[in-house]
Amino acid sequence: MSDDEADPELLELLRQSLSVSTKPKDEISSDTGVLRDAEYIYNNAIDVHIDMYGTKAAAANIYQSMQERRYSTHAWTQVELHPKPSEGFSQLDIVNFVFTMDLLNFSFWSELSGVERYQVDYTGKHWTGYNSLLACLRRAIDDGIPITTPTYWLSGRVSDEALKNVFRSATAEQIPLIGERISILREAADVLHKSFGDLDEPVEGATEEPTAVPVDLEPVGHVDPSDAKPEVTAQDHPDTEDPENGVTLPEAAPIHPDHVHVDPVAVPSGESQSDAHEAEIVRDAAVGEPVTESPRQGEADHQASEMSIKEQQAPPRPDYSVVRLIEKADHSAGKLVNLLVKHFPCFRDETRFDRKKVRLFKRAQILVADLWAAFGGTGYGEFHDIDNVTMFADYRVPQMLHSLGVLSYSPPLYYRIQSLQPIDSEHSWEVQLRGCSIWAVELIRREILRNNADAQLNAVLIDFFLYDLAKERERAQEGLAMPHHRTRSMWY
Ligand SMILES: Nc1nc2c(c(CN[C@H]3C=C[C@H](O)[C@@H]3O)cn2[C@@H]2O[C@H](COP(=O)(O)O)[C@@H](O)[C@H]2O)c(=O)[nH]1
Repeated sequence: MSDDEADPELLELLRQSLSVSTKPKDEISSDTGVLRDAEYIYNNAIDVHIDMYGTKAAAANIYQSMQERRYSTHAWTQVELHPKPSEGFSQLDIVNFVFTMDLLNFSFWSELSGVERYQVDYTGKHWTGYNSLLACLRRAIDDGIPITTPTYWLSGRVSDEALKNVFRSATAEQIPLIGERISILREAADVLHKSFGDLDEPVEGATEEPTAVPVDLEPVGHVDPSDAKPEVTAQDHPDTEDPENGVTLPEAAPIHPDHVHVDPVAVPSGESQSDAHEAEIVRDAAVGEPVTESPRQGEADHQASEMSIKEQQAPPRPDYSVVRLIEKADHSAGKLVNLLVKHFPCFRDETRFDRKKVRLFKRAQILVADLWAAFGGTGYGEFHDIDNVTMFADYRVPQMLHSLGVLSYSPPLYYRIQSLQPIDSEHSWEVQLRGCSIWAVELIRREILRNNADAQLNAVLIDFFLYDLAKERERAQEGLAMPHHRTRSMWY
């Protein structure tokens, strides 16, 4: 939208105030406005630039690589810790898991080295980044804590200590923004309870039991599982550690002093949590990075876990509120995003740029995309307008777009990022980085479709692909050469 064009949202408000609107008052629009705002940011950005040659080259490379890998929504189920029907997760479980995960899907970066940073001990491996969140949720579910059941987070039902215990770390660093994460869970539970209850009443079609016949997870453009992105295993890279993917290394793996990542060490199965905790301290000492744990902290952890065990004793009944919310969207991705933003302040990822309100909606959009991918575009993942969802403006994909030569930065911004200095939340640089990333992925999408009219892709798949690529490169240690921008934000 150019400066001269009227904002359609303002126009509609004006129409409503003059009682000349043709829309029912409570109708939810399927237009999120994110793409329009991203174009506006791009048009007015002075510190972030989209290089046209870089965009064309990236589009060709991305499309070729996606074709070679037969990249599709199937990639979602290839992520080790994403829940799958084959593991006994019902459709309701998966819906609630995705909702919980995307409430909390923000800010996993650390100022600390790989050894010291926040890590989650689960399945005998140490997990970091986005995977650390998945590991927390899966570990809690394994322990019988209904962490993905919204009624469980209601104030008065579970203590902050018990919730903190779900996110407990294997190192001295805790998960970033733990206070915000707990507040977000509480707020979401209240909204669901008030706006989408009666919570306990089953909804037609939502199965509580594990799906007997797994939902068809084959996506648009079916992919044979054997063709899915190659899994990196310890055997593949015996000399590299991979906390991101929790690859377990042989116990005696040598530690290079320059290594910035921690070596994940296997915890034998059957070992109790406290045994494992002790083993962890011994391990940390063994690699010369002892984790100092004050007795007080240990006591608090112990009390918290006792409390969480007590609080688990009366498991909440199945909770269909998220299913109800999804059903209100009538299989429209745009409507679901707008519903999330309307009802839940924690999804209202909007800010101001050049005195104009701009919407970025990262977590609301990734929630819809995760549902689409988890259910292979069917059932709760069926959205007829999924192609209107934009890239999710986080801190990883912009990093990737820069390294591909799509985004370039003004000297002050480039210096700030390279020198690992944080950027304040809501700073114009942050908004430009996020808005231009959305617009850049849109230009890549258009370029691919211009050259390949029958290409089956959208901004979601391009985003997932770029995110996965960023992780692959990081694993290959190239990540050290391409820092991401650092803003401590609950939005992304
Ligand atoms: N744009 C975009 N951002 C994404 C994801 C995902 C994971 N999505 C899964 C679903 C399908 C894909 O195949 C992925 O497996 C996480 N993030 C964001 O990254 C950051 C964490 O990064 P790190 O610290 O390195 O783990 C944090 O802001 C987090 O919110 C994505 O897909 N797109």
